Amino acid sequence: MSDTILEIKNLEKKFIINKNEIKVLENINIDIKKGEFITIVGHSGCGKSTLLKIIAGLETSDSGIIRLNGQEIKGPGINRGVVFQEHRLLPWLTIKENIEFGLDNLLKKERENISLELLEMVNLLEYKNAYPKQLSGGMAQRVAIARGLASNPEILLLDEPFGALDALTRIKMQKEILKIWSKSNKTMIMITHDIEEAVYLGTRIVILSSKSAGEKIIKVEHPIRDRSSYDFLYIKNKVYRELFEDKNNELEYNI
Ligand SMILES: Nc1ncnc2c1ncn2[C@@H]1O[C@H](COP(=O)(O)OP(=O)(O)OP(=O)(O)O)[C@@H](O)[C@H]1O
Repeated sequence: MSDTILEIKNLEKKFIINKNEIKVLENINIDIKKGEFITIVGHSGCGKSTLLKIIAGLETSDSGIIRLNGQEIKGPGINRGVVFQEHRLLPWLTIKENIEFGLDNLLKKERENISLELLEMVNLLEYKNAYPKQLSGGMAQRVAIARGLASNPEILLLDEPFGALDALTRIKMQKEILKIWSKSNKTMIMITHDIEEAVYLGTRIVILSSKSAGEKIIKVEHPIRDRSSYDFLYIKNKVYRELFEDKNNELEYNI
């Protein structure tokens, strides 16, 4: 389909640990459309980070293919931005310089336009000359997101970006990332261990299985931002059920 930005076809990946072969990803097939917010959940060790690394080009697959805008991904590229759980900002650079780092192919003025626009987007313009150690965890993650967007990538890949934040900051950051998503118009793929976060943010939720059963995808028909609504709890329970394979246990919605 023409609005597909990322195609993942029959992806397989195994690792050898202590001479034992571990199949981490098997039969993974996902088509992602431009502008989607995909959230990925799955049990620890099921291969979420490995999948994200393969999309980023930081890891290779054993078989299968991933195409971005029809072009096979064969390594890292500026058309994909990556944000990790730790902000990974360079401590000796200001936050503005951190965002501009890696844009040295551009003129100084162009770099500056990009960094200032992104700082405004993440609501940190007044901190442009601060150093990473002067920021809170949530602020540093907002800078990391701005840096991930600096090369104007097609897709932003986020590996559990709010995992190290306290619960209240995490809720604020979920609102922030939605604002950034709608302002930047980017396709986002985010790993999370938090099912509620996956439902709150995702336009589709990918559930990776640790039993080599490929993936399951739950579509969130309309964004649901009310965490206590019936629809929200219904989808949350659906994800729980997929994760714990408790298909015979009919859930009740006594809310
Ligand atoms: N470079 C590597 N060499 C060998 N094994 C690896 C490597 N990277 C990952 N693995 C193994 O692949 C499996 C999946 O790891 P991965 O980090 O993708 O899981 P995950 O779903 O992101 O886990 P978590 O939710 O705990 O972060 C694990 O068993 C891990 O030990």
